[in-house]
Amino acid sequence: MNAILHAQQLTKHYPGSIALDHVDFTANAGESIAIIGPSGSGKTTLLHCLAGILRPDAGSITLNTPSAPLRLDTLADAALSRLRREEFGFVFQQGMLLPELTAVENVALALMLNGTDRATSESRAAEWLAALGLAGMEQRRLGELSGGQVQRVAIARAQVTGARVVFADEPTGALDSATSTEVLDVLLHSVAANGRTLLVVTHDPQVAARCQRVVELRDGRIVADSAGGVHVPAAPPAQTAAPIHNAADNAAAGNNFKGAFNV
Ligand SMILES: Nc1ncnc2c1ncn2[C@@H]1O[C@H](COP(=O)(O)OP(=O)(O)OP(=O)(O)O)[C@@H](O)[C@H]1O
Repeated sequence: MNAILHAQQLTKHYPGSIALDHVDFTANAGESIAIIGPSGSGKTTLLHCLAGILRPDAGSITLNTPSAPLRLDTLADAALSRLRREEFGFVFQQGMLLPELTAVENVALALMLNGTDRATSESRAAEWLAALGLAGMEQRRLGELSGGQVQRVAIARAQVTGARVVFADEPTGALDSATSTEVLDVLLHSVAANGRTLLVVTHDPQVAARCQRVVELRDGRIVADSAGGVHVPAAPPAQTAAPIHNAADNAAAGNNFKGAFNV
C-alpha cells in the first residue's frame, strides 16, 4: 500500500480541551476511510489538520506527491493554500458552494482558481456534472437544485481539479435517507473510479459501513482502526469500540461501478 497522507503525533489544543492527542494516522492512496466517534471526539479537527485547514500545535503531516514528500505542518500559508486547491477536494455538509453562481460556474471556479481559462474550465465542469447525473442542469443556480443535486455539484467541484485526496465532513448530514444513499453512491463510486483517496467524517453508521476502512476517535485519540495498521492504545472494556466492518466486502461493493464515473 502506498501512503499518501501520513500524520505523526498530531496534537491540537483548544482552551480547556485537547482535540487531538498525539494521533498517528496514515491514509493509503485509493482508500476510502470513514472517521467516526462521539460528538467532540476530534473528528473534524483531525480532518481539518490533515487537509491543511488547521495547523496542529505539534506533530507532523506529510503528503506524498509525485515529486517529493511535502510537510503540511511547516508549509507557508500561500503554499499551503495552493496545495489545498491543487491536491485536495472538499465536500462539506454546506457552505463550500456559491449560491449566486450556476452549477457549472461553481464547479468551473475550482479550475479557474488554479489558472485554467474559463472556456476549458466550464467544459471540464460540464463533463463532471454529466458524469454525476446532472446533465441539463448546468445553468441552474443552487436554489433551483435539490439538496442531493447540490451535493453532486460539490462532489464534482471537489474532483474536477484532479485532487488526489477528497475530504468530506458529514456530506449526507442534511439529506433524507434515500437521497443520502444516492449521494453516497455518487461520492464513493466517482472517487474509486478516479483513484482518489477519500476521508469522510460521519456520524452515520451506513456511511461508515460503505467505506473500505473505519477509524474511530475518542477523546482526541484513535481507539480503533479496521485496517489494523495504526497503533491503537488499549482501552478499558467499557470504551472498547464495537467491531467495525469488513474492508474487503466494502471495497468489492465499490468496485462494481468503476468506469461509469471516469471523467
Ligand atoms: N474552535 C474551537 N474552539 C474551542 N474548542 C473547539 C473548537 N473546535 C473544536 N473544539 C473542541 O475540540 C474538541 C473536538 O472538536 P471536533 O469538532 O473536532 O469534534 P467532532 O468529533 O468533530 O465533533 P462533532 O461530531 O460534534 O462535530 C471538542 O471538545 C470541541 O469542543
